Amino acid sequence: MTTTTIPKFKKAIVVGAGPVGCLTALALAKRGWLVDLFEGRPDSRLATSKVATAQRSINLAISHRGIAALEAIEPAAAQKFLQSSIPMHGRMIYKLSGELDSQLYDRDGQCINSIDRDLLNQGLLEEADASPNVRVFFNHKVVAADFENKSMTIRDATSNSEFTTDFDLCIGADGSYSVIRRQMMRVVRMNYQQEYIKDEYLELRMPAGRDRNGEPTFLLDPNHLHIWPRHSFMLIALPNKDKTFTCTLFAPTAELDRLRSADCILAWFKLYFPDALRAIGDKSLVKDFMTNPRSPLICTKSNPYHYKDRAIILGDAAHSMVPFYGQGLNAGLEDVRILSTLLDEEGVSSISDPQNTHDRRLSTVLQRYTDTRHEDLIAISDLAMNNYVEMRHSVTLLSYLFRKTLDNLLYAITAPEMVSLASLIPTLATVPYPSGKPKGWLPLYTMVTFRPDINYATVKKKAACQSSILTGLSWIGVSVLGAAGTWLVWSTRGMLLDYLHNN
Ligand SMILES: Cc1cc2nc3c(=O)[nH]c(=O)nc-3n(C[C@H](O)[C@H](O)[C@H](O)COP(=O)(O)OP(=O)(O)OC[C@H]3O[C@@H](n4cnc5c(N)ncnc54)[C@H](O)[C@@H]3O)c2cc1C
Ligand SMILES: NC(=O)C1=CN([C@@H]2O[C@H](COP(=O)(O)OP(=O)(O)OC[C@H]3O[C@@H](n4cnc5c(N)ncnc54)[C@H](OP(=O)(O)O)[C@@H]3O)[C@@H](O)[C@H]2O)C=CC1
Ligand SMILES: Nc1ccccc1C(=O)C[C@H](N)C(=O)O
Repeated sequence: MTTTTIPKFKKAIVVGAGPVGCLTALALAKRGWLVDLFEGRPDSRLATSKVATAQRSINLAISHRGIAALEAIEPAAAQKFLQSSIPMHGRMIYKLSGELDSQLYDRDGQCINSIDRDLLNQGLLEEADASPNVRVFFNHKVVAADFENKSMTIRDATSNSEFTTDFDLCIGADGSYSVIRRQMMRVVRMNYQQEYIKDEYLELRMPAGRDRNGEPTFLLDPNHLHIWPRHSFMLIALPNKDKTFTCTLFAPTAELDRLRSADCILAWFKLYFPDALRAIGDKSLVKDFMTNPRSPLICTKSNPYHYKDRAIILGDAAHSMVPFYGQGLNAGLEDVRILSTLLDEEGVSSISDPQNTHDRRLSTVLQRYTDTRHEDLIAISDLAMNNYVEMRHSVTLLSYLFRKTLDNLLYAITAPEMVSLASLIPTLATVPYPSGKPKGWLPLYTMVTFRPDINYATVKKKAACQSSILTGLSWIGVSVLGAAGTWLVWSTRGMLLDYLHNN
């Protein structure tokens, strides 16, 4: 008599149905895992739960790293999201004088894309929900995890009860205040660092205007990310598909604390953002300012990200960064792409095997992930912090514009050919870290935003080296200009003296 053994599929629990959790659930389900996805909040697709999420961080800039990750895991979804996004080709800078300055992101016209956060999250949720291997549970908050026994305690808010469930692999994608990270810290010697910056953010809605036919129209150019840099604070605006803009004010708590009354708020906006105020409207501004939440900005760093062969944190749970590079989610989605390709490289199976090779391989994958990903995540976190200074202050300086011109000139002279996202996608779907050193001169923004084949750590190192060269060249430029000026004055001094003498 022959006995057939029914294969036992491995079970993963993904905590948090944000974009990173949903993409992780999809990636594992495609590899044959049985996935339970637990989300503490209600289903955001239901009209009744809209109110809770509608006020914060309404849209996001998604760029090549995020798109490459979506393409690697769910290509159809990536295309769908891109069609629902608005391309932003550059920054539009609003000077206090009222002058506008358009600064393109890329010489080859590559752009970042403004996308509705809900649309992205719900689209990914939809895909995960449709997979026969994924079960999604809303109103289910994970409260504790026992990693030694591979079990988890969950509170079901609907029935107001708690239960315990087992897992083979736990993925914490539960955002900045991750419970899974906190639970892991009890068993892992995790180095953890958390910093609140002194600035907060507040969102304001800029309505659509009306064209001659009474149809809704954008009040600002829809294909720019708009910035009102005011040195110690700034206002930005990203376009939405309904022709409105979501404006975000980033400012130190002390500055915002002073703005208590409607008159104060209006006077402050008239002083610093008169053109934005005209577009938002006095009434709407005061209402949003007084009722929308003011939220803190947090930066967290963790190391390692995993525990043995059974737990890992991804996305904001592992690395919350300030939003100033528009890379937080891009990096989170990239985490999923890298983990998925490592699973494939090590040949991790979703079926239990008696020799336990699965556990050993999974443990290798998680260790490789921590070892290779940490330096990258620290690099982008630091770059994000620096980009705040660039956005709120440097973009208005002549020295910045001079360096930027030089940067672009060197890029044009060394002329590395544009590497398109389409050409990278097949490699990025299978290789965690495409090898090879980036050739030629590449501006920092191009590398961070448009080159997912260059890891963030390499980007940071190459940019630091290029920055020193730019500083050197700038000094040479200033010295040459100074010398030329002196020579000119010296050689024309006779004429000058005659002129002064006769007039
Ligand atoms: C103002 C602002 C602007 C930003 N703009 C950009 C941008 O332009 N581009 C970009 O790339 N990034 C941007 N980011 C960053 C981006 O929002 C985050 O990086 C991204 O949302 C992280 O996704 P996530 O899935 O890891 O976490 P989250 O989106 O936080 O999802 C975590 C989920 O886990 C759930 N959860 C939490 N705890 C539990 C629990 N115990 N049990 C069950 N469920 C739980 C939460 O309810 C939530 O749904 C911005 C951030 C801010 C604040
Ligand atoms: N890097 C940064 O500076 C910031 C990043 N973000 C990220 O943006 C994304 C979406 O933003 P949004 O939906 O507004 O996120 P929220 O901050 O509103 O909530 C995300 C999750 O964190 C929990 N949470 C929020 N504040 C705390 C706290 N003080 N202590 C414990 N748990 C808390 C929430 O729990 P509950 O549902 O019970 O309220 C929820 O589960 C998230 O990834 C967040 O991580 C958000 C703000 C700043
Ligand atoms: N999405 C954001 C949210 C908040 C602050 C900045 C962004 C950006 O995307 C900035 C853009 N990368 C820039 O450098 O101009």
